[in-house]
Amino acid sequence: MIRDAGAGRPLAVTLGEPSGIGPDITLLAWQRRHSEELPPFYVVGDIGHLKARAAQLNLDIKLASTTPREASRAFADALPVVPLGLPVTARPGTPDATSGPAAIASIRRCFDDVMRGDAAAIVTNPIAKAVLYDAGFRDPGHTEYLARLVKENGGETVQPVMMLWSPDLAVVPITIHIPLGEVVGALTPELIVTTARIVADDLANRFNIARPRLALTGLNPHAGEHGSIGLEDRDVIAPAIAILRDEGIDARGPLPADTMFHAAARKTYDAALCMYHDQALIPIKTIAFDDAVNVTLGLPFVRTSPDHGTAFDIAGTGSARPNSFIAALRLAAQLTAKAPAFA
Ligand SMILES: NC(=O)C1=CN([C@@H]2O[C@H](COP(=O)(O)OP(=O)(O)OC[C@H]3O[C@@H](n4cnc5c(N)ncnc54)[C@H](O)[C@@H]3O)[C@@H](O)[C@H]2O)C=CC1
Ligand SMILES: NCC(=O)COP(=O)(O)O
Repeated sequence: MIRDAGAGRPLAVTLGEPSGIGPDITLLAWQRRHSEELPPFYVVGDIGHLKARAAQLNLDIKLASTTPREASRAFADALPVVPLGLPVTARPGTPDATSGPAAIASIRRCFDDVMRGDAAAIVTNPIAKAVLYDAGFRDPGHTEYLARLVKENGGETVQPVMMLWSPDLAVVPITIHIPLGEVVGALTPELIVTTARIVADDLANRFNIARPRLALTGLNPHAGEHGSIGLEDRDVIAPAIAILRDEGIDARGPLPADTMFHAAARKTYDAALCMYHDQALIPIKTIAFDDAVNVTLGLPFVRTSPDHGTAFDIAGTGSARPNSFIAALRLAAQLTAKAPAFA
């Protein structure tokens, strides 16, 4: 059975970096659409490039050039491809001059489709940030780029929040793609409070958790050991938690990060809010690399993504596993339909 993503609308899938594994996992997911009961989706890309990748992977897959509105109907028989209007010549593992412009244009087209109501949600394939910067991309990643597009198109100013979600663990890096040396300066009570409010709100309203339990890590070893191993835990994180608790949000911490992720500890909260990228992503990628999903909170639409990157080393070889991408499709459909994802 093919499940609907929301009011008959398909999910819009971005091309991602065309020389990465995005094309591989998109083709493989479509091939498993019936056995995995996937919602209808289309990819915005270059049909010739995708056909070449299918041939390289020995996948006997039909692709159909279509529009977002026709995509759900086409999905059962062919992978719907909405033409990007840009040629893509990048070969597996080797980005070229067509890579960045195509990856950016594909995100932009999916954004327009979801804002127009032609797509139910956006699922992004991995991009290689450095390749995009060479093509003029200005943001640290999809998370911030999509929030900027919302603002530039007349939407409310939003602070996007990155959450990596799996059935066993959800983590939020409060600072995201900044050098470690800048983390202390970037961490403020305001940033922590604003991020936690968005997480609490989206967990309640999109994930249907009545009273989300948030656990906040400390920054320093042992959460600062009462100020003897650094002051940020006491002077920045604890005051932010006090504000959240005064607002009625179930927040606790700062907790020592090294003991927050073992199996028993994970059962005591719905999301772990971490102070920097690797503090959040190392535990979830260790526990759930194959089925974790990156979901952006705080946007006026749903955006999910697999948790992994472009995996240039295996693009076009047939070893890419589509599991995290399939989980991203499923979660996008569930969140769009407001169905409980924490089943
Ligand atoms: N959402 C996004 O757009 C993301 C993009 N990236 C980008 O990806 C690029 C490469 O990053 P890396 O740190 O090398 O991480 P990576 O996730 O691309 O690869 C790490 C290792 O895991 C393997 N791997 C990744 N996904 C796999 C899959 N589906 N099946 C089987 N094996 C898989 C790779 O072959 C590699 O050995 C960077 O340019 C980074 O910016 C990284 C994370 C997320
Ligand atoms: N490490 C996560 C990552 O790079 C994803 O970033 P984004 O493109 O989802 O903002």
